[in-house]
Amino acid sequence: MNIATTDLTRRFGRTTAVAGVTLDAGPGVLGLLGPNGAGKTSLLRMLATVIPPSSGRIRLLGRDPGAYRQRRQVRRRLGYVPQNLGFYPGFTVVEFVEYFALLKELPPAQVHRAVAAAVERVGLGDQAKAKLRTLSGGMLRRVGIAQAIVNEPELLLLDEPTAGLDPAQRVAFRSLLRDLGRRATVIVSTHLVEDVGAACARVALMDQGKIVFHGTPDELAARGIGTTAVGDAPLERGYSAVLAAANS
Ligand SMILES: Nc1ncnc2c1ncn2[C@@H]1O[C@H](COP(=O)(O)OP(=O)(O)OP(=O)(O)O)[C@@H](O)[C@H]1O
Repeated sequence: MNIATTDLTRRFGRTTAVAGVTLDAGPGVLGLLGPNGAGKTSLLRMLATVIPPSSGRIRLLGRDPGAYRQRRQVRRRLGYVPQNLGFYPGFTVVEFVEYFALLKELPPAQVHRAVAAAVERVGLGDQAKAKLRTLSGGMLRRVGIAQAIVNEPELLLLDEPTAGLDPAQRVAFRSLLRDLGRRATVIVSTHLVEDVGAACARVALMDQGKIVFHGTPDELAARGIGTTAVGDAPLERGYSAVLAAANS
């Protein structure tokens, strides 16, 4: 398993953001759904080795991210798109992605080609030399995705990557996700249930720090059948039904 957590917990003062998550994930795309404040970002940040857990066990790519050398090995093979990635406005698209390639310790001889491929893959080939300050919000999101995939990560974590993308870009991005999921373990948090239906083989639903559902999109949709759950589509009704049951 590329990700294996046992009873993973993260507290911020008196708030328990993640309350005992046990999750295994191999290659493929896993959609992470849940209402605001459910703990999705906190879980992704722990999996991205950005914050340590308060308690519980976590193994990434067979390694222990709590140990310095192993954490460094994991980071080389990891891609992470945080909710709010800071951009250097004076950098060009290529310079920014290259910066991350170097941070991820890509062999120098591979950097040029890897950066060009990542920029092309997110559809920014024509903007490669544009300064970041001149790009739209949706284009910046795509730059954020390019930096995450520049090292062809085996573990890719994306926090609401489709927010701000126009419909055509969203469709293109879902196809990129499916492609990446063929060899990598991809976890994508989203509020767009359509993302899950279109791109994810599996889905986990978080509520109040816990995973209250883990299965296929069809299984989630089935949870809404025969209930009074609200939603415009089967997946939305399944989502509402699981949340209602978790809170009853
Ligand atoms: N750095 C922090 N300091 C204090 N509290 C935090 C911190 N980060 C998260 N929290 C709290 O932890 C809980 C879970 O937040 P988190 O951002 O993980 O949820 P989320 O599911 O990603 O929400 P959203 O869908 O709104 O992005 C919330 O109650 C939040 O206020």
